Amino acid sequence: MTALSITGVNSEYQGVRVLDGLDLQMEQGEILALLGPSGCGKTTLLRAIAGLQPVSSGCIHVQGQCFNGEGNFTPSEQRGVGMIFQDYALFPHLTVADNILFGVTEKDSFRRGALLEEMLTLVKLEGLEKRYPHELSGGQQQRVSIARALACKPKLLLLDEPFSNIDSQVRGELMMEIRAILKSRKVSAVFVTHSKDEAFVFADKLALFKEGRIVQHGTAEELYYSPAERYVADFLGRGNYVPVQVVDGFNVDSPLGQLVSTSELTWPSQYSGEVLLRPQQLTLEPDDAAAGVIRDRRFLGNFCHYQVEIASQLLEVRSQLTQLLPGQKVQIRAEAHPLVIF
Ligand SMILES: Nc1ncnc2c1ncn2[C@@H]1O[C@H](COP(=O)(O)OP(=O)(O)OP(=O)(O)O)[C@@H](O)[C@H]1O
Repeated sequence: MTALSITGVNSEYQGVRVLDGLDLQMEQGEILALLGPSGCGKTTLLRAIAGLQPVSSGCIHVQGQCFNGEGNFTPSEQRGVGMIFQDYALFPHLTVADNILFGVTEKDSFRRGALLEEMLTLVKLEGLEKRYPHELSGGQQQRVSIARALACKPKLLLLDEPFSNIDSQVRGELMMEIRAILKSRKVSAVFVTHSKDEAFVFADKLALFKEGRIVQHGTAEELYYSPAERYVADFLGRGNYVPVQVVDGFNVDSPLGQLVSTSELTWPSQYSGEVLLRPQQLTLEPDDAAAGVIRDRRFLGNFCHYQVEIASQLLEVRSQLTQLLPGQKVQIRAEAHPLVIF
């Protein structure tokens, strides 16, 4: 089932368009990251899905129900959508138990108690139900807000930078844990972040934004290895751009020698462009007769990050050969893979 469908959504602030013709589909149980730099419209889309931001045209459907568009507008409180914010937004004067049960409509006290127990166990806060928010760590407060949202059995969970106030030491672990909770309950979630590392860890799919538009939508691997444009390639990680000329459907000439693509190139023969080579897609081999020279070396545990000069260009290379030293000559090779050429 489609959990969320967005078609042709536009939105403006004081006449300035901040969401520009967005199209996006998300399957039930999926976790989708809205990723992009500050000010590109991620939070505005999240707010539009929640019914907190007007949409000037286009449609938003959640589980097949039209919330916005086609003459419909469902008020925020009737959407059955849960929201989690970076500042947790807990009620300071309510205990953990009262915060968790805040939006629960069930009146039967036995069932309310059972639900509270279930939620406390789920987010590992057993025994803390009588505490107030100020008596909890940031991570514990975020667990309460997750429990509060899930207690209402939302059709869709919206999370706005939920981990940005969490200590970096526990952030990774909390992300994995909350992801496991959402997966175990098959909760569909849309998650806003400007961090590709958070998107990689937490989400199944990524929608990368640029100035109010979605530039590419897909799995982390798709965006990382088959970026639609340089903006996507650069946002998702470090890369080298090496000049190439296309020889035929699978081969290009470059300063590193001939490179082989394992998928057919879309560019015609003689096309001159630049191939994207991630630091870990390059390998080094010591060779006194080679044209590459190590210029810098950073030891990072079980691998080294080198800067290697070749044909007046500095390339970043991540290698498990950790004993190479600045000044040493090396062969640089790229294994055959689906080449990305811009
Ligand atoms: N209340 C507002 N009034 C006017 N313009 C606004 C308002 N809120 C946001 N904007 C503008 O809309 C654009 C999109 O903002 P939005 O908050 O959606 O971006 P974002 O990608 O979530 O950024 P961040 O990661 O910094 O939160 C920005 O140019 C922003 O300045």
